[in-house]
Amino acid sequence: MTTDTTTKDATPDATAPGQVVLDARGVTMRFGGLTAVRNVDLTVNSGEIVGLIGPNGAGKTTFFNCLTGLYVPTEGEVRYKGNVLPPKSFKVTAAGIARTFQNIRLFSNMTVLENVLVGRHTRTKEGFWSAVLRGPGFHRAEAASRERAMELLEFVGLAAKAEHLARNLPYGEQRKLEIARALASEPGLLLLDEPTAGMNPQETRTTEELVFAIRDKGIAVLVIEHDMRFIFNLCDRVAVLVQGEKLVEGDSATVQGDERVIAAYLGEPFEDAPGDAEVAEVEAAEAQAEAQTDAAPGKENDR
Ligand SMILES: Nc1ncnc2c1ncn2[C@@H]1O[C@H](COP(=O)(O)OP(=O)(O)OP(=O)(O)O)[C@@H](O)[C@H]1O
Repeated sequence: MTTDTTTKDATPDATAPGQVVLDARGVTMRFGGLTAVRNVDLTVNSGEIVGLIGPNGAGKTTFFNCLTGLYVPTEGEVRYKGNVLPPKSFKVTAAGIARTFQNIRLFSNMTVLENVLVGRHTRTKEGFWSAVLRGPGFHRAEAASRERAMELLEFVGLAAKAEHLARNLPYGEQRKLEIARALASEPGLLLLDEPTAGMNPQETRTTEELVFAIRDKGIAVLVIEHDMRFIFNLCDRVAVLVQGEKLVEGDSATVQGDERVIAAYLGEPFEDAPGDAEVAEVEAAEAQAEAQTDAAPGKENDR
C-alpha cells in the first residue's frame, strides 16, 4: 500500500473563488467516421458546480474522457489551472482532476478503507524501498494516510463501514465510496459521471448535499446526470450537449426554458406529424359524431 506524508490540509489543491480551473477549448473527438464530440468549449471556475446534460449518446462521457486523459482529443486543448493536461489519466489525477465513473469501479474484495487508501497513491512520497523496509518514516506516512482516508469516509458518511468489504455495500453507498476515493487524490476539480444513477430519492438528496459540501471545501465540480431535478437544484451553470455539440449553456432557468433543449430531449416532431390544424379538425369531427349519437332517435330505447 502506498502512503502519504504530503497532505495535512483537507483540500490542498483548492483554488481561490472565481478562478478558471478547467478550460476546454475546441475539443473534438472522432472515432473513425463518427464525431462523438465536436468543437466543445467549456470552462469551470473555482467555487462552481457545472452540469453537463444531453440525451443518450450525446457525447458527455466521451467529453469527460477527453478531460481526464483517457482519450487524447482529435482536436482542441484542455487546460487545468492554466497548464495543458498531460495525455495520461494518472498524470491528470496527479495534476488535480479526479473522477468517478458511470459504471462503479471499486476494488470489490478490498475494504472500504483500503479503496480510499488506493485513491491516495498520487499524493504519495514514500517509494518502493520505504514500503519494503517499513522504517519509522513509512509507519508515520501510513498512519497519516489512514487518518486522512478516515476523515474522507467520515465526510461521505461511511466511517462506520470502513472495514466492510466494498462489495457488501448497498449500491448508493458504493457510489459514495467512489466519491471518497476520488477525493483521496486531493483534487481541485471533481468530475462526477451520473453520481445518482440507480439511487432512490432519499439517496439522491443526500448526494446533492454531499456535492454542495464538496464545493464548499473549495473543489470545483463538473457533473453529468440524467436526473434533471438534481441538476437544476445543484448547478450554477449547465451545458447541454446534443449530438456531440454544445447546444446551450447557462443557468438552470435559461436552460430549462430553452425550446431547443426541450426539442432535443423530446425529439423533433416527425415529418407529417399532425399539426394544430389537423388536431382541431379531428376534435371537431369527434364532437360532431358525439352530438349526432346523442340526438339519434331510439337512443332512449337502447338503454
Ligand atoms: N470508444 C468508442 N468507439 C467508438 N464510438 C464510441 C466510443 N465511445 C463512444 N462512442 C460513441 O460516441 C457517441 C457518444 O457516446 P457517449 O457515451 O459519450 O455519450 P453519452 O452522452 O455519455 O451517452 P449516455 O448518456 O448514454 O451515457 C455514441 O454514438 C457512442 O456510441
